[in-house]
Amino acid sequence: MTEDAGKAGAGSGGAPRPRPGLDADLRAVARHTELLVDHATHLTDVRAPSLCEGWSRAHVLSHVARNADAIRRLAEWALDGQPREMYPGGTAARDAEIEEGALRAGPASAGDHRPAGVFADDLRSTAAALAPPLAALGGPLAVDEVEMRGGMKISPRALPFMRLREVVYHHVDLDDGFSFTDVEPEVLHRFIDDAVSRLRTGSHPPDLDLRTQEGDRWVVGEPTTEVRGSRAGVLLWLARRIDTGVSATGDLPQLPRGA
Ligand SMILES: O=C(O)/C=C/C(=O)CC(=O)C(=O)O
Repeated sequence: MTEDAGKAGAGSGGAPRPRPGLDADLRAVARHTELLVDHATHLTDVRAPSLCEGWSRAHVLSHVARNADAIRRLAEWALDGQPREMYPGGTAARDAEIEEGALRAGPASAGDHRPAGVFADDLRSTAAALAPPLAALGGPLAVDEVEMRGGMKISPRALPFMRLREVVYHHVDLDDGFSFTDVEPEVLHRFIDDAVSRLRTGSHPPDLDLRTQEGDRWVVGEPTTEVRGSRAGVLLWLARRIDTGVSATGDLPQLPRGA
């Protein structure tokens, strides 16, 4: 995530938007967590591939639950001043935890669908443990910055937005009917802002004039290529490199991996 995730929107067309308050972020996190838990409860095939390369839906659900633990640790650090690793043991330990969690789906030969409930329970309980420290970020903080995996320092008050992004993006990654068209327009705008600022600060920003049917505009580099789509279509392209919802005046610019 970029430092400015959660700050005022910076679309180049029009005045900056006011930053939604922490309460609005918390409500959005709660709402989207509920949608994801409900979806996980009714998933018929947790072993099916997801939109995340190499990951099944079980990996995605396992990751979202572990991410709740990780963000909880950072929120607790912000509140009590005791540094904590986002993922104790680093990225290798994080990846192993996700794999281990995904194994709860069992082998395809098991042939039943009951494991989906295990993932829903995990999501529900980890989200419940995250909610109080996340809500407390509106009060006094012991530190101004916490450190993400990878070393980037962020304001603790950006944590609710980060969590929202994880929950919503990975809900789409289940590839089972939920899409960015199901997300509130204001939230989509903030996600695009966030994705665009990652592009701008990345090592190879493309030249891009991004316009949405809703009337937003963002420019990255030189506005040589116009790319159009709905907010949902544009975000799908920016966040997941799926271009079915956008059209361009020339060749669609190549986006760097992982920006
Ligand atoms: O936005 C970032 O820089 C990092 C985000 C994360 O680390 C989220 C995860 O991928 C995770 O919690 O595992």
